[in-house]
Amino acid sequence: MLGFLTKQPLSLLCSGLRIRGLSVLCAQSRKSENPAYAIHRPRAMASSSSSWELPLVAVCQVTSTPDKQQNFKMCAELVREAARLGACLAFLPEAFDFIARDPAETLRLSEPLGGNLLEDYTQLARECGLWLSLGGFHERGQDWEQTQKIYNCHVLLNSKGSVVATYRKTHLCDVEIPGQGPMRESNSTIPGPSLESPVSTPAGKIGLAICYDMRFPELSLALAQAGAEILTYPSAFGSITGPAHWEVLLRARAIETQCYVVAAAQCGRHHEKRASYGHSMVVDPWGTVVARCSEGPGLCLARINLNYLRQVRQHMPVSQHRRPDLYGNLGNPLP
Ligand SMILES: O=C(O)CNC(=O)[C@H](CS)NC(=O)CCC(=O)C(=O)O
Repeated sequence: MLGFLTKQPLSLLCSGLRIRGLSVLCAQSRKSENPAYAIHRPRAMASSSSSWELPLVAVCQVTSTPDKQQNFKMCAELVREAARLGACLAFLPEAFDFIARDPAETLRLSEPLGGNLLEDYTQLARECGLWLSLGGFHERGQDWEQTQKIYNCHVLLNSKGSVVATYRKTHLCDVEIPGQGPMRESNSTIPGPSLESPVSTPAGKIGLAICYDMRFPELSLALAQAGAEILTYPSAFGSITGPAHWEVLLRARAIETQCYVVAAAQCGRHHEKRASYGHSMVVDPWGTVVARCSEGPGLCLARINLNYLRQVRQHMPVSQHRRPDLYGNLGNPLP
């Protein structure tokens, strides 16, 4: 499962190229040091001597399977590597806990927020001293006894391991794309009741979302209007919609909100019936992809520069040019 990524030519792993000397990022395969996964590191900044002071974030890409223990092991390995490389915050994808073969197995493997899974990640955050965006775990909510259904819950932990925010996926993916196998998320999952206000972290103010949510710009506008500087879309994107829509959607959300967009993705084959597209990425507020993973497990890193974000917003103040008188206030302000 893990070997093939490092066979990619280096050029494929490079995202390179930035303007104003900010956030120059390039992948580097560490074939000899660690054959298990790929690390795409930021290259030394060309013309910004102080860029090392900017917060560094890590985006982890994994292939979850129905084996929860194995999944934790892989995620923990990447998070520890992220900490070693100096990241203050690591992002894990949707379904980092597991990807099951059918709804019955999904429900059986699910846990409450106070369960062992979160306990393990609490310990991990503490041990590594970094924040964790746990992109979406299969959560037995308070209503589990009555509903026997779960939530797709994005949890943000601080470096002490405390839960700082939770967001339950509000747009469920019930789609049938020819060639991809049907997705019927609502078979097992209840849509979340509300959006969450953006949360202050060492990297900036983060607005929480999950995967399919990225197709609804109203949500990203609401989060941006509520002060988000970084939007997160932890994902398990399909192998047909991936090549067609993934990068376009993420860059569009970044450009129209003038936010950083961080999208940790599932990749590879999870079991006989399901595979994901990979290509985790970080997009800056100008729409440039400043870090990306390839097809296989690994991580990529990016620096978040909020001065750059402010510049982009100053030069092109689109948020002040909206015409709610014509089309309503898309993305109502959050409480
Ligand atoms: O199934 C689980 O265990 C966790 N949930 C998911 O993986 C969800 C629902 S199947 N996947 C997506 O939303 C993919 C969206 C997508 O691929 C697109 O928007 O094109």
